Amino acid sequence: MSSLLTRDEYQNLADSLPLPTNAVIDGKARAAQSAETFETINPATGQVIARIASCGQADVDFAVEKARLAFESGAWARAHPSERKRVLRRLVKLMERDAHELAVLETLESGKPIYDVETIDIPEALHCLEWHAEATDKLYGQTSPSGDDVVSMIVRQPLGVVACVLPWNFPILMLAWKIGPALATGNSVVVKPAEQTNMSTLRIAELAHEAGLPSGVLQVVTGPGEITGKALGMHPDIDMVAFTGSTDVGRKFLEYSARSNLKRIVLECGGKNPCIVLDDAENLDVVAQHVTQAVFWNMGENCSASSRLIVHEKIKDRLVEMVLHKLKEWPLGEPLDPGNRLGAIVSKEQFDRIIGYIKKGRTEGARIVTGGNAHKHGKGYFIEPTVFDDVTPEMTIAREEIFGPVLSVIKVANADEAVRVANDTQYGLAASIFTANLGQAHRIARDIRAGTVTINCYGEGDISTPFGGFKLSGFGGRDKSLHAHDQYTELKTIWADISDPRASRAVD
Ligand SMILES: NC(=O)C1=CN([C@@H]2O[C@H](COP(=O)(O)OP(=O)(O)OC[C@H]3O[C@@H](n4cnc5c(N)ncnc54)[C@H](OP(=O)(O)O)[C@@H]3O)[C@@H](O)[C@H]2O)C=CC1
Ligand SMILES: CCCCCC/C=C/C(=O)O
Repeated sequence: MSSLLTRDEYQNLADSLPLPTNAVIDGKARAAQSAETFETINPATGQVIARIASCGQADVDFAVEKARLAFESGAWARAHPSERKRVLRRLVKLMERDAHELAVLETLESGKPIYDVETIDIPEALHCLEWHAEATDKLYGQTSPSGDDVVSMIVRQPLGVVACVLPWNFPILMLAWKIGPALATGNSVVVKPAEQTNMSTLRIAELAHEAGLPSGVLQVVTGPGEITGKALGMHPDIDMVAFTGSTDVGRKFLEYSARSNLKRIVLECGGKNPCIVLDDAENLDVVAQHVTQAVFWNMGENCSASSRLIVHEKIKDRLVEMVLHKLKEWPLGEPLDPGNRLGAIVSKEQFDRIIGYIKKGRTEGARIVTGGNAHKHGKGYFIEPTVFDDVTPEMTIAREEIFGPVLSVIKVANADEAVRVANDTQYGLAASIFTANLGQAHRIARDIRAGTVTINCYGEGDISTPFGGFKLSGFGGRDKSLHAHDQYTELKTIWADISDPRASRAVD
């Protein structure tokens, strides 16, 4: 991690940086063929930052054609794995070199606190790219026990052209989670960032070219989901879409696939994640720290945010008090100020959505113990961290993904009720459990229907662990770990008869 700059130094960078606004296709920055653009807005000020190329069908067709040509040339797909590793590691070095610039681009468009981008998002993204690069030349194939007269090899080959459709909440990190394994395994990739957050992705595509990635292997098409994203989903020459975003849009990609070429679809969607705290949990102060981090980090704009605190009635009031106390350590304000831990909500639309949920919580009878309002900070979109007590499992704020800084506290009488309430959701991405009884913790971990369960801590696990969800939280695969390599490759059996012709003559 590079050391942090001061607020003024970040502002100077923001004022002087060249802003990448064009799509990156075939190794070049390009305007859309239609010359159309759309606005990108700084959510901390409400001001337009720049206009970004709005790619249509013709741009997507061009990018896919170039990606296919690059794939078929073999310059990347058939390069020695150690060569792919070398280039990807060089990309990591260039991203490290330009980390402050990338952090500023990310913060300007997303409203994320620069402190988080510099200390979590970028280091995690670099580690992810490095890890997949390093894995590239260490993976072996398999043979099968098929008998003495045959040689059977089970190999993995790149799929071809992969589209990565990204969300706005962790632009750099989600890019790394997708392109790390996709490129390491030899695919050509076309990325579509979310409309709100394009610039860090565009800059990284330029750096990839500087690192020596052949033209056409990593391209970025910017534009609206219903046009650019749909064109990727429906394209007959794309082999896979890797998507992170809402379940509703995830469903659309399954439809696009069914209506086009049955391309592989991997979805990482939302969550309504439970955090269970039982009455024997040790060190409530540390638990409160985890609970606060788990829901309010990244302003709650996180698919793995623990937005439901399911807590034993005996300790509920004490724990809520402690969470309120911990919140004092989370200053909210100007995202470019590295002293702040909470920044702006990504857009006016998301701001209105969260405020709508807060209103609904009030009208359905939950009790606000802190927050509940927009936070006044210039013309930006800021919301106070909000805690609702007296939430019951059927309330809207306990059921729907809010994707904002809103915690719903639900009290329970015992562990069985906690598990019932935790599983009473259409989602199944993540869960955490706090208890001193490790046997009980493991029984609960087994019974919770979620892709990641953490015991006496909160987190998504490190890069070596898979990440993805059960139920409406995901479909078709996992991000991170070697399981991600599997989803970007096709399994092939090569089978050869090596029986000795002299032996069959002898039988004759
Ligand atoms: N699991 C997660 O990490 C995320 C979950 N969400 C959830 O989704 C809610 C809405 O957020 P939102 O930004 O609208 O997320 P979306 O699911 O709409 O967006 C995710 C990506 O899909 C693209 N997209 C949107 N519509 C289509 C379409 N019809 N065809 C193809 N691609 C499309 C988007 O492009 P474009 O930006 O141009 O619309 C974006 O790149 C959030 O409040 C949250 O609940 C959101 C983001 C991440
Ligand atoms: C440091 C790891 C952060 C992981 C965040 C995972 C979120 C994914 C998402 O919201 O899609």
